[in-house]
Amino acid sequence: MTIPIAIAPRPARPALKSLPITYLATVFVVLVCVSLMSVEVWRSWNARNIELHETEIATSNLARALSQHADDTIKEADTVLVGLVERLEVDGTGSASLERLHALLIHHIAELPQLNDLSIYDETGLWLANARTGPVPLVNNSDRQYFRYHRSHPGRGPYIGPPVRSRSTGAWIVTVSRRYNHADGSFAGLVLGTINIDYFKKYYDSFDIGRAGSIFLSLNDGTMLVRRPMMDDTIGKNLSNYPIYRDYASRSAVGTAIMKSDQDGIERLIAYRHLQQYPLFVTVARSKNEVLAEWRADTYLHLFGAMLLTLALGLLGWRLIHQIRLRLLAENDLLCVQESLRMLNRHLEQLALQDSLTGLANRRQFDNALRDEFSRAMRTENSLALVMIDVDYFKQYNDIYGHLAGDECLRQISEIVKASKNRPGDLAARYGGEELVVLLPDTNLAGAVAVAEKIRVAICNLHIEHPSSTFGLVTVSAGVDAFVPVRDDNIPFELIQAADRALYAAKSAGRNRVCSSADPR
Ligand SMILES: Nc1nc2c(ncn2[C@@H]2O[C@H](COP(=O)(O)OP(=O)(O)OP(=O)(O)O)[C@@H](O)[C@H]2O)c(=O)[nH]1
Repeated sequence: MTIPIAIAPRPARPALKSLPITYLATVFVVLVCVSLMSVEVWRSWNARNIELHETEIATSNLARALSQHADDTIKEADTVLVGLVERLEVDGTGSASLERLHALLIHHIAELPQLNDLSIYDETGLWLANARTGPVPLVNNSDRQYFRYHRSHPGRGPYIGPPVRSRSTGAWIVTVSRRYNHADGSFAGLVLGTINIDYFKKYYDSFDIGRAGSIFLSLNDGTMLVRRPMMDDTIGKNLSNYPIYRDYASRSAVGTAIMKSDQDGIERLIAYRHLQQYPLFVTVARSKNEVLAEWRADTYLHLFGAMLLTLALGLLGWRLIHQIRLRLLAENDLLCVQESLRMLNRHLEQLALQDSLTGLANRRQFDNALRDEFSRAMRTENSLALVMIDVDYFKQYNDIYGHLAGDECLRQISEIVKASKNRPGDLAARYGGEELVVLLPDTNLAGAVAVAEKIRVAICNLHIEHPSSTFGLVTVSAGVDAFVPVRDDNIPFELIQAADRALYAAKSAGRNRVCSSADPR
């Protein structure tokens, strides 16, 4: 008969709830990627600030150089005017004096390239002498602002007027003028030097300030004199409402600002500086966009590189984590297989020691247990008991009901025998065929007889019909023996033999009873 082996179901793979190593690895990779990008962003932002700061310094320096240039340019013209005033006040405006002065005017014009013209006017605004022309045209300039200024202001200092178009050349000019007096201090006229705006323009054009950059030279009241890029309609325009004038240049001598133009919407870095000697100021503006163009290109390149690196790191990290995860899953699978094998082994072990029909211990397990308990009883000098049970008239039962019914009957009897075990050390086993045994450690003969009797009665109470039995029911006979084994005198087989003899006695005495080795024969 083949014994079916039930293989224990493979335990479900434990869910990988927390895998700290993959979690840590993921956090690490994310941290590395975020750090890399953060460092790159920080570096770029820092480079941008440095670029802006350096441009601010360069723009300030340029404003300083241009204000110095304007100062020097006007100073040279003004120095000529101071000399002329002195000559006019000493020599007067007679024809001989004017003739000499005319020659001097021509000389100065030749010397100073910024000068467009030099002129002398009398107290009515009439042109007395002029460096450009020979005979003086009968032109009256009393309508010019510089004339009205000097006539009404007794001050001897220079006056720089708003830009005007030259009546002699038609070019845009800036006027520098000084008044000269009669001996009594009354207004005698003025000397006028005109400076070509084009002179400044050419100078300003020599600087690289980008396409959207600009340079202004303005009077302190906000009137624009020179502008780069040059736009005719802006010359003479009043800037007093422009934020750079209103909020900055009108309030401090020097400074910088970043602001967006209302005109073209371009954001600019602006540096301004007032001239030291004359009431003018210079403004230099650089487009922030142009200033940062190189930085931007560099930043895009770096960010692109950093992103590629981050992507590569991320992919590598992901692959690594994937590998770790696979390895952990494999380890986990291995553990599951190990556990399955362990369970299977335990099951096989159980099968090897268990009787498949009755579920009781099999003969092999009984032999092992008898050997062990026998030794223990010998050591501890305790009594070891054995109950041997045999079903009465079982052959007839099989003959009547068939072998399968016989099996079922044996199973029911086995359940009763199994239930008779009171202590953990007790062992119920199928000895062979329809013979069952109960091994009872630490039990004397009386105790074992009681156990056997209990089994017998319980089996009677099953009321399994057996027409061929003299009792009409399935019954059992039991033989019991118990003794304290003594070394060298006893062997386990003696216990079996004695119990078997008692069983034989029970059978002989009519069956359905318990006999012990102590019973008289
Ligand atoms: N159904 C079934 N029958 C078994 C099994 N093992 C043994 N037997 C039968 O049990 C019967 C034992 O018969 P016998 O040894 O003559 O004993 P008996 O008929 O019980 O008679 P007594 O023991 O003298 O009362 C035999 O017919 C065996 O075939 C089993 O596992 N299943």
